[in-house]
Amino acid sequence: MAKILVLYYSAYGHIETMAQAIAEGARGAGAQVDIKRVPELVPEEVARRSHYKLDQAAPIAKVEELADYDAIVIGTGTRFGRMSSQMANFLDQAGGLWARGALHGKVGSAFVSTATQHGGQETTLFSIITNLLHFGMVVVGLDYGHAGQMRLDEVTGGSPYGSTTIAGGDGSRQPSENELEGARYQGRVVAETAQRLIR
Ligand SMILES: Cc1cc2nc3c(=O)[nH]c(=O)nc-3n(C[C@H](O)[C@H](O)[C@H](O)COP(=O)(O)O)c2cc1C
Repeated sequence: MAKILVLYYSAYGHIETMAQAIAEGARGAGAQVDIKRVPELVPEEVARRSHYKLDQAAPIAKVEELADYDAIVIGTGTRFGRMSSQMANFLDQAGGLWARGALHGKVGSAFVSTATQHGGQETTLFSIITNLLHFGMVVVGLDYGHAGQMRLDEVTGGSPYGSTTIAGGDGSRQPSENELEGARYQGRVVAETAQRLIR
């Protein structure tokens, strides 16, 4: 059974919801899944003032744990078109794992959220995917088996590079059913791919 980590950073809860959908899809394919988040770096006072969602159930991940998984799916809200500093800070501590090749051949995958439709979904996905490739991971995107990414009848996230959601300028939009379906699909494909690659 493939062991999968869904690792995320979410200030306002959109990526937290997407992480749960990724996990649901992976579990449906028979994988054992942990959902964990990276530490917050913003001072608590600032986070409170900025209305961050502070009641997130997922435990905080430790960098060394990354080596324990067959697949790691990484999600974050965008910051100026690239991954959040919280996620980058966590990954920057994985130099030891990188040096040992501890993540070589494992499956890596990415999902993101932006405020606006064209606010950097693909560039943010690629900022994560770049990192995954440096770790020597095999990248799984969101193939067109999730046909919902081609919909034009409604505003929707989703791209071949990974599942996405659009939070809206004020954060009031929540992940749509189509976006959650994409996340579940991605979780399933990650699990199936990891299962095939287990050595
Ligand atoms: C410092 C900062 C920079 C941001 N930059 C962008 C951006 O470049 N494009 C965009 O669409 N949204 C941007 N956002 C909005 C966030 O991406 C949005 O709040 C996030 O995707 C919501 O996901 P979450 O609820 O999981 O935190 C930015 C937010 C902050 C705080």
